[in-house]
Amino acid sequence: MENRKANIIAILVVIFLITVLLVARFSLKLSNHFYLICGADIAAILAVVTVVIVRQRFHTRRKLLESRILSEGRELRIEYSFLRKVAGVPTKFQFKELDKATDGFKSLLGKGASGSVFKGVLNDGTAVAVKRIEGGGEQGEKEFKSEVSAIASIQHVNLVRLVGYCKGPSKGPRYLVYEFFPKGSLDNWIFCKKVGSSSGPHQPHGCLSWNLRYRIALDVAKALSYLHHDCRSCILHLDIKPENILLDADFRALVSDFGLSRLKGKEESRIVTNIRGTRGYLAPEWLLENGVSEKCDVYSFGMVLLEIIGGRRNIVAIEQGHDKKSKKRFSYFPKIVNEKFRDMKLMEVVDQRLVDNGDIDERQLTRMVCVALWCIQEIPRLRPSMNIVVEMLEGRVAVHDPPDTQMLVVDLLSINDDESGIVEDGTPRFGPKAKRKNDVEFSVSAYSITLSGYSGR
Ligand SMILES: Nc1ncnc2c1ncn2[C@@H]1O[C@H](COP(=O)(O)OP(=O)(O)OP(=O)(O)O)[C@@H](O)[C@H]1O
Repeated sequence: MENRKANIIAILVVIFLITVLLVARFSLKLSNHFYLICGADIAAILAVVTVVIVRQRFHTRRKLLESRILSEGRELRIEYSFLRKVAGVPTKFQFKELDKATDGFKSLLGKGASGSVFKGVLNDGTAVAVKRIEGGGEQGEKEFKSEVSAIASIQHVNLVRLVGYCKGPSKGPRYLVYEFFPKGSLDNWIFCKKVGSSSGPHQPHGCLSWNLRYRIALDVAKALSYLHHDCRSCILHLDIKPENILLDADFRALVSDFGLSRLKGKEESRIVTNIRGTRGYLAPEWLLENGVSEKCDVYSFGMVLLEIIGGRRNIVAIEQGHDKKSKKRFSYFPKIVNEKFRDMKLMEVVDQRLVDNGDIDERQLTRMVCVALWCIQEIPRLRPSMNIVVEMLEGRVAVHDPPDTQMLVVDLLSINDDESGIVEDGTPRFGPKAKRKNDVEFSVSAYSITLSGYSGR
């Protein structure tokens, strides 16, 4: 545009100079004055033409250079985004991209303490799960940063990959984009689905076979072993529970949700943290605020193993009829399993649905129970490390009988009254003779922890 304007001015100047020349020719005839004006005029015309030609050439070269830089930039951008993909680096999304992918956040997959998860499809057809972290405050920001920094740079077949993230407007919700897993989370496949649970309306569910349960346990153990032992720093997940174990189309397990994760230097024995994981899976030393270490993940893993075996939550309230005044009773599954293990009646703690199908490998069952009881030892140093747990589950090392733990520290606050262990027909969901004989009774006023005799080391 600017160039065109300059050309028009140059043409007007040349026309003006030619007009001056003609006027001089007629008014001054062929006098000396005319030749003087003629010389100056022709020189001016030549100067204008030269300037125009030089400008034109300069302009053409600049355009050429610009287009070359532009195409090189585009190539670089393509190469950069390819490298990001290859390296598994998460993409930064615009809010409008996620809004479009989730069709305005319509299809709810599930809800957690920190936000909701929605199903979506990206422009390139990739199915994703978009987690909207509601808390715009410090906690939300912390969770967002933990998650992005913990899993952005690590890759393992049993860890969920973070596809991308979006910060949205300041103080508003933040978004994390994961691969979508069609089978949802493990809780839907081991516990009977409750009406009004936090799972989304379209969550698939069912009852997993023994073989799949065992393989899932091993997958999770491998993921934790990788986090604890094979990364540059030890990564503590700190929120291992069935809701954070996702299942792919072939029922391979992937550990997700790194919102509470922390890094621990290899030389540190434990770290102090003010965050809290999910009740029911917290190691005693964490409940007693003695700091956290990888042994907290080992404990939570042990609790999950027991839930996988029993197909029930570890702590459930037992229905007491209609008498509101009567003392509440609770069934503490780890204690039941411990007793049944000593009495060699392990089949009685297995999910009744599996017993009915009769597809349980009893050697695997004994091994899994032993591993679980080792993992939930109250003294952290007695718990095995996750790489040993993998070897135990794979049957590569012998599993000795676990010590008889007293289970002094019990987090009764984890009980959700809606989740009684009793299903529609009134029978508990675990083995036939377990029933109430083994239920542990706690006074609710002393609700949470029996401390005497626990040193926490
Ligand atoms: N990538 C995914 N693919 C399929 N379903 C998912 C995916 N991520 C989460 N979900 C579903 O959404 C539910 C809620 O996930 P979220 O991580 O928010 O919950 P949570 O782990 O129960 O809560 P919290 O954040 O309190 O630990 C999960 O239990 C799971 O059923």
